[in-house]
Amino acid sequence: MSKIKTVAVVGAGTMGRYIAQAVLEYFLRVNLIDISEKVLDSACQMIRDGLFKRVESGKMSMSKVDNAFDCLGVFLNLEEGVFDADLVIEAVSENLPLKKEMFKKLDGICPPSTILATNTSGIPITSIARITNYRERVVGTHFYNPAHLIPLVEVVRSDYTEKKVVEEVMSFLRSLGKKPILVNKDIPGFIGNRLQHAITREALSLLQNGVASARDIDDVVRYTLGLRFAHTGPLEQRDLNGLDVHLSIAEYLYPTLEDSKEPLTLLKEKVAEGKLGLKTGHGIYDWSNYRDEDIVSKKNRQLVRMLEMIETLDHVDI
Ligand SMILES: NC(=O)c1ccc[n+]([C@@H]2O[C@H](COP(=O)([O-])OP(=O)(O)OC[C@H]3O[C@@H](n4cnc5c(N)ncnc54)[C@H](O)[C@@H]3O)[C@@H](O)[C@H]2O)c1
Repeated sequence: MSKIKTVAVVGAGTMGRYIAQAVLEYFLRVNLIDISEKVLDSACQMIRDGLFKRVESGKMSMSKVDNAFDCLGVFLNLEEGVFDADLVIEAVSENLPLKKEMFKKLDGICPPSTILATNTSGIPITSIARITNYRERVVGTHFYNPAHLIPLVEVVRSDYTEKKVVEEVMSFLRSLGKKPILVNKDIPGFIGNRLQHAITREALSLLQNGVASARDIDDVVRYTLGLRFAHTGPLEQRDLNGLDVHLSIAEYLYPTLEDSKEPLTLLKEKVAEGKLGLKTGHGIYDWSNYRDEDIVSKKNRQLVRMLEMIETLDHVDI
């Protein structure tokens, strides 16, 4: 059983609020902290709505929603929010100076026994831990969005993280029904974002070079690779196909793959034009006729159904 009973989540934005919900669903105390009262109000509303959605999908009984919600405390003051936490998960914006400042403060406020985790998408944990005095208790916990639904969490060990801290965090995540995996080398982007960016760089390159439409490129992933990867992953899939086949394709294909060392022109242009995707109504696609919350709810409902299906798949135990 995990010794972690109280969790402080710093930053109540997109990630922090759903990390908080994932913990609340197991009736553990969560102190949610943000500098904005407005963000905290909206996070509370979304967490409450999110807990009711878990009832709709049969993951929680109606009578337990209030019990879970009662475990939530919200704080504008960092010190008050973290002082009694066994684990602090930092989920402030992806900005290294801000994260360093936050860890300097946390290191000063929290007793050395408190584990300090960062939800950075890919900043090496060592560069954040270096600012602290008790470096051995700093670890990466990279949740995926939406954090209450996606089971996998990358646990990243810095050059300083103590083994028992890693074990404690892995055991805590398992107790929340998560599937933690250990990233042994503290490299930028860890595993998921390296894979995601490699695929997306190639997809953007195909689009920029007029090879196919955005919808068709996305459909190739949704109806071929996506289906396969959900039940094998790319490495097991290659074993099924035969490594000799993979090698002979890799020999002529690799020299032609996108290998730009900087973000592609198409991406830079979209951002410069303010076309940031769903949140601004335009990105690769035109979202102007849709409301963000409707799209996010729809995608989350689909995700719940897919996860239920994936849980029933019979994996080969190799
Ligand atoms: N959004 C994603 O899909 C995603 C996925 C995985 C990891 N991440 C990572 O999670 C972290 C948070 O990302 P996000 O998308 O939730 O960002 P966000 O901008 O939605 O939320 C960040 C929150 O931090 C708060 N904040 C800023 N400074 C603060 C301070 N000093 N004290 C307390 N709160 C403060 C902001 O008010 C804001 O509410 C980032 O490191 C990001 O890279 C994001």
